[in-house]
Amino acid sequence: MKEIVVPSSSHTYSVWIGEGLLKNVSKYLQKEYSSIFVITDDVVEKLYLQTLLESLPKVHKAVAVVAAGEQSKNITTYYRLQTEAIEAGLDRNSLIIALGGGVVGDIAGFVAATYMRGIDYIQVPTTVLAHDSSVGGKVAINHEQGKNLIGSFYPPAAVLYDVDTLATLPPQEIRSGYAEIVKEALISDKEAFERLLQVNLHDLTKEELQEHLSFGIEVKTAIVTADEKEKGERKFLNLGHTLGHAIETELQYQLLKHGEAVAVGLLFSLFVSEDLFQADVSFSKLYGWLSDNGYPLPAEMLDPEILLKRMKTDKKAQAGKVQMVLLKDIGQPTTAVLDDEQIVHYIKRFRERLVRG
Ligand SMILES: NC(=O)c1ccc[n+]([C@@H]2O[C@H](COP(=O)([O-])OP(=O)(O)OC[C@H]3O[C@@H](n4cnc5c(N)ncnc54)[C@H](O)[C@@H]3O)[C@@H](O)[C@H]2O)c1
Ligand SMILES: O=C(O)C(=O)C[C@@H](O)[C@H](O)[C@H](O)COP(=O)(O)O
Ligand SMILES: [Zn+2]
Repeated sequence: MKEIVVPSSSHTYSVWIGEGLLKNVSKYLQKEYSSIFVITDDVVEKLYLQTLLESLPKVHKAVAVVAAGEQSKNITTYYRLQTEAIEAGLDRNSLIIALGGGVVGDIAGFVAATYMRGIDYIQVPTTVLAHDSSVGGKVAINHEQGKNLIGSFYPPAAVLYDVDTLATLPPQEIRSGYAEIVKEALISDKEAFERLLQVNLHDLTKEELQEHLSFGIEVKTAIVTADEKEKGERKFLNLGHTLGHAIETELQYQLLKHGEAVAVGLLFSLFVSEDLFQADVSFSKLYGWLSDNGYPLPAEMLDPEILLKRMKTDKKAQAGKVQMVLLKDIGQPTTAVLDDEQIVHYIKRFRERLVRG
């Protein structure tokens, strides 16, 4: 079992990563709670809810299940969860457990942040991608106009990451999660990035997976420890997300998973970085790896004007202009505010590049 300690302005919490955690959740609870409210989705419910419930202390428990997928991260589901929490009799000494991927983690975290002005919650991530979403305290729901526009910074009491649960993930979810690990390598460590590009996602060992998850969590921990509320360097964790979120919102969360949209955004960031900084930041290498590993890179959905409008709802936007995270080199992220004309120009050229193959 590995422990990674994450300091935050309100408290310090541990991320535990290893096998068999789900069967032993009680051991990791730091205090006695009056009741426990588990929030999960209808796919994870069938796979892991029973095991989790059996591992919890004998206090009053209630369960709320949301439909699997990004569409659940909305105000209607959020309000329903608050109603169920009230009806279940949760008080200020109750605990919420988020059992699932980033969607469950983000919405359950936001419910916890706002129920009676904030109660404890624990992240029990079950996707590769959730190595990122379960750490750092960003909790949110989407607005029709954009991703995560309603939310807070509200760190969990603990993160219990049972890697056994990842065995049931379909390939698309592995791919989606790895885009965030590639992101973490791109912003921090050239050698780690080069090593990651040697990996074939169809042929991944359990040891490699655990090593990559720990690497990603360590990179994220270092950044959120230095800048919890995204005043500066935490923006670097948004590499690939300015375009990625715009694509997801435009597609109404159909067709591409979060990490798949981020992968297109990462490639775009490298494309822009190579042109703006006249540097080699491995656009071609990443393009090759994404293609080899089955990431969808659909040029036809890249409408420059529509995406520009969406990119302006990004939380990093400044005075109506798009702010992107770019790379001066691998491991050397920076930010840049771009004019509308530049964004349109780069999306057009990027689209042409993808069409050429
Ligand atoms: N808060 C943050 O810092 C942060 C970071 C990254 C991403 N996110 C958010 O995370 C979300 C994406 O998370 P995600 O990719 O985990 O999506 P998700 O929660 O929708 O999970 C993906 C799919 O996998 C299924 N699933 C989950 N665990 C499974 C398992 N063990 N076996 C089989 N199927 C399983 C789910 O039911 C779902 O259908 C997005 O909303 C994104 O904005 C937040
Ligand atoms: O933790 C962060 O900071 C991130 O940016 C991690 C991202 O992978 C994640 O998708 C996050 O939810 C994006 O946040 P947002 O502020 O751009 O909505
Ligand atoms: Zn992300």
